[in-house]
Amino acid sequence: MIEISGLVKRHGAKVVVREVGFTAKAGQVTGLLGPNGAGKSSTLRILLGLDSADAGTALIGGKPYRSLRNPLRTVGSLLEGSGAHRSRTARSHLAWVAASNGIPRRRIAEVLDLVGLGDAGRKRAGAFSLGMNQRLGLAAALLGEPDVLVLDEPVNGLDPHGIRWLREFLRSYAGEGRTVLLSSHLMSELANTADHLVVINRGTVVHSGSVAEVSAGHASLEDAFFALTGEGR
Ligand SMILES: Nc1ncnc2c1ncn2[C@@H]1O[C@H](COP(=O)(O)OP(=O)(O)OP(=O)(O)O)[C@@H](O)[C@H]1O
Repeated sequence: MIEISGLVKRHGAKVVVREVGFTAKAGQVTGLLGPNGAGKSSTLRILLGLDSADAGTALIGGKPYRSLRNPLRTVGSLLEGSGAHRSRTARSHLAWVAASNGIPRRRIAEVLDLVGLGDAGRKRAGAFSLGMNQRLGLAAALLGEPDVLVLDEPVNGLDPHGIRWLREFLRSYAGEGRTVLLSSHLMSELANTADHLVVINRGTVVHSGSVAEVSAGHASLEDAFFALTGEGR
């Protein structure tokens, strides 16, 4: 479970995350939905210990990321691509991540198969398409068999087949009782994937609930999104 409460982040005089609070429950896919610049990445970066909050807490299984003893075994994350060096093969990238986290080498082939890169393990990351790179990032996130997955805009770069595959993958991951939190600016994507939506705009949570609850009173989730965020005017 992920619990975020009263989170505040400032850059200079600008408040980019303003009292953000929500819970992502085990067994559910939670979608953080908002337009560009809404504060999604800033929130996820604090959650993953990559940035500090000015106020509030962001807990994974009751603990801040930085106090987790084996972070990769607790939470897998994907932010901005795989991070693999162009000259490394997919296998050697994963071997490096596994070794630095005490994860057995056998997981490398398992996660490559899981993300559909079973035949591409010896290819260099520099030769990967955007979608393959996303899959490689997801493979690294899955190495430690974490109970929590946090993904920032994971569908970016995926083709329709990849998007469908990811949706089914995340739904089944959550179906095993794990916690999945993903951000997106694509309401259609989250409408099909998330059990619970947290709509964020200008650093503030403007609505949260099931897709039906967020859409209530509007013709579609898209209309609700525009009404809640003031986008598209
Ligand atoms: N290091 C920084 N210094 C100054 N401003 C920043 C910094 N990082 C983020 N911001 C600002 O904070 C706001 C929120 O950005 P953030 O990346 O969290 O949004 P987002 O919802 O993830 O959007 P996107 O999908 O465009 O990444 C934006 O206005 C951005 O310009």
